[in-house]
Amino acid sequence: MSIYQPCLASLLGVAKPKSPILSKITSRFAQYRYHNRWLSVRKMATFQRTLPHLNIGTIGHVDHGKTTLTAAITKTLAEKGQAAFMDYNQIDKAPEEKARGITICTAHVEYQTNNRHYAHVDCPGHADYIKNMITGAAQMDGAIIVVSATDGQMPQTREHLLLARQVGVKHLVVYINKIDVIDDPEMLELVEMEMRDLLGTYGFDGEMTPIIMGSALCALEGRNPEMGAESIGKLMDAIDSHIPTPKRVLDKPYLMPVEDVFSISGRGTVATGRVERGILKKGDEIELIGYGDPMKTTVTGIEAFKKDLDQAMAGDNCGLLLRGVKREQIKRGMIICAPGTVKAHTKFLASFYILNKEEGGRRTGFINAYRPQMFVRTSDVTITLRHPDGVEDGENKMVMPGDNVELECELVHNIALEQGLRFTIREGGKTVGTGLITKLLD
Ligand SMILES: Nc1nc2c(ncn2[C@@H]2O[C@H](COP(=O)(O)OP(=O)(O)OP(=O)(O)O)[C@@H](O)[C@H]2O)c(=O)[nH]1
Ligand SMILES: [Mg+2]
Repeated sequence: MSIYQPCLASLLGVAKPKSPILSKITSRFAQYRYHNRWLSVRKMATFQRTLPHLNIGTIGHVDHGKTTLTAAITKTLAEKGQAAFMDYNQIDKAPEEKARGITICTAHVEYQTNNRHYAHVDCPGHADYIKNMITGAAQMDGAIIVVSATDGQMPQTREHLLLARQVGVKHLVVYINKIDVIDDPEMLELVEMEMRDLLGTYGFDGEMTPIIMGSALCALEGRNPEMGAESIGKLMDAIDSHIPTPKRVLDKPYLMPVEDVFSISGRGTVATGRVERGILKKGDEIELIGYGDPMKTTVTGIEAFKKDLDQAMAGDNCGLLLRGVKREQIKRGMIICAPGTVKAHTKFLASFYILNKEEGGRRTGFINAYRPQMFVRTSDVTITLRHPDGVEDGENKMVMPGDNVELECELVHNIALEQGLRFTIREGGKTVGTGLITKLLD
């Protein structure tokens, strides 16, 4: 259960203000709480549809400086009035996160440049939190991969690159961090060369990808501007110019994977997520798909970027207020879509790449009928993997790290799936492999 719920309930439910003004303030505040659950209550750069919107984020190995960089970006842009400064603790150590008992969640931050408006997710680097990294990265149109100049590339640098590619991130910008503690310029050259190589290995453009060197900590602490604030300026310019605004699919029926669910007493249930495709208008009928039979309802309110909106479109991070649906009836991993456009499935064929141990994968192979967890869009479900009929001695054949293999897959719950959809399989804190659905069977 979300910890925001009691807070919102007490604000809206228990108080039930009678004065219309008080009621308006209270409901604004509730929205504020709900949208800014990771943000400070400070002046924000307001979202304007006139600027194109992009979802980006920081990825990379544990402790390489992703959160410091996120804070440094908000600080540098805040000086131009383009963000609200969020210090390190506000991003990483929010009291909500502590109270939830989850040490690290992905954090959402918002800022803008002269060219674009950005929503930024700061992904955790620790191997145990790849699960969060996956759902965070699934929302990214581009990413900043942070590499510490002191360590160079590490296992999660590789794993994050692979996963970013897998979840459809095509464009990256590299930030080589912590150059304040490096005396030897050759060391920096080496890290840069190795990163260009690695980008190529994982299907990114190793030659053209901008690589910015700097120190997020210097920027955050306002010292050594040439490696501090100026490097952030260069980074933002590189992001603006190198990561294209994706063409949003607006002409297909609406689809939004549910990421989180809140219940706002007196108003109803809100499902949040990022709109994958289409346009949804207030009052539209929608269908909830996955984890059982489909369920129909109506959208009575849409909120995005701290505003009430009349419509939500592809690329938006938004909350949908749903009529007559109880909180317990909605789950992360379900899909909200235009009625009749998407079906839930349990059986399909998929092509896999099995990660090797240098990529954070298994050291050993696995046998037929192996049961890891499947992560697709925002859902997480147990899957059984088998060699398809016709594979010689399939019952006894092992699948090894580094293999490319086609397998038949069966899920314990039905979820919304489509041919061409990519997903990840994980077990015991490790990413085992990545897959692509080639044929739906059932
Ligand atoms: N010297 C130096 N230290 C830095 C710099 N950037 C970050 N650090 C330090 O590196 C440590 C890790 O930084 P974080 O920003 O928490 O790293 P992270 O990548 O977010 O780590 P996880 O979220 O745990 O994966 C902290 O102690 C930072 O102060 C830098 O530019 N120079
Ligand atoms: Mg961090």
